[in-house]
Amino acid sequence: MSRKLAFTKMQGLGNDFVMIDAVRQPIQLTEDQVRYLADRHFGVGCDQLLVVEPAQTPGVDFRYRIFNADGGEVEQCGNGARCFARFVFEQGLTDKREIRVETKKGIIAPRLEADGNVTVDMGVPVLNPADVPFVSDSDAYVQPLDVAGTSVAITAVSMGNPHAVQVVADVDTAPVAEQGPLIEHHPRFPARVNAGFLQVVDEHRVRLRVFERGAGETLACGTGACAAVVAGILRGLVASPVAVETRGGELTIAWNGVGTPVLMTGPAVTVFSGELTLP
Ligand SMILES: N[C@@H](CCC[C@H](N)C(=O)O)C(=O)O
Repeated sequence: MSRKLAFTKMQGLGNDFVMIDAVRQPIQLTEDQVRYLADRHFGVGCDQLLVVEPAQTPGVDFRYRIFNADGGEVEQCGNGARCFARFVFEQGLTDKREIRVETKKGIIAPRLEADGNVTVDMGVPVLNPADVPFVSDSDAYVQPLDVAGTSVAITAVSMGNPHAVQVVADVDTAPVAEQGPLIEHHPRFPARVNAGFLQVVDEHRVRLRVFERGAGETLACGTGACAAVVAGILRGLVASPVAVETRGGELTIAWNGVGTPVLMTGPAVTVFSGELTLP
C-alpha cells in the first residue's frame, strides 16, 4: 500500500542523510524502501537514512536507527549523530540542547554548541579484535591484512561500527577505489568493515578518506574520523585533539586514551524538507 512520507534532507561535511521523524509519523521501512529513498536518481538520494523513534529506555530521549544506502541497518553513524541532534531540536521534538539517544550499539550524547557546531560523546572505542569483529589471534594494534596479495598494516577499531584504518603517504593517491571494496568484504571482517585511509600531516592534523560499508566512498565519515584518530594515537603518530580534514570539510576529534570516550565536534546542516509517496 503506498503512503505519504515527510522527510528532511541533511548533511554533515557532505555525508548526506534522509531524516525520518518516526515519533510523529510512525513507520517501519522495508529494505527496498530504504534503497529507493537513498537512490540518487529515482529517490531523494543519501549515503544513510536515519529514523528517529521514541526511546525504549528510561532516562534516554530518543532512539535513532541508521540504514546504509544499500538498505542494511547498522550500529553507529557519527555525522548522522550530529544531524540527528539538530533535527530533533529544529523539528521541535525536544528543547534540550544536550540529548541522550540510544543506537543499536549503546547510548551516545550529542550537544548543540552555541557556535552552531555539534559535539558528540561517541563512547569508548572497542579494540578487542573479536568485538570489532576482526578475526585474529593477536590483539596487537597494528596487524597485517592480505588485500589481494598486498599486505596492508591496519588497525581494527569499533566505534560501535567496525573500521579498518591504514596509514598512507597521501590520501589523494591512496588506492581507495581499488582496496576499499576488497577490505569492506574481507573474510577477516565477518560483519564487513569501513575502510579508512589516513594521512598524517602533523601531530594535531590528519587527512582522511573512508570507503564506507554499504555506501562506498563518502565525502566524510564521522565514526571513521574517530577510529582514524584512535588508530593514529595508538600508533604514536598523533596527539589529541586532532583536526581531521575530509573531502567534505573538517572535524575535531579528542581522545584521552584506552578506556575513555571519543569526542567529535563538527557541523550539521539542514538542506530541505519534502514529502513523497512511498512505492
Ligand atoms: N557515515 C557514517 C557511518 C555510517 C555507517 C557505516 N557506513 C557502517 O556501515 O558502519 C559516519 O559518519 O560515521
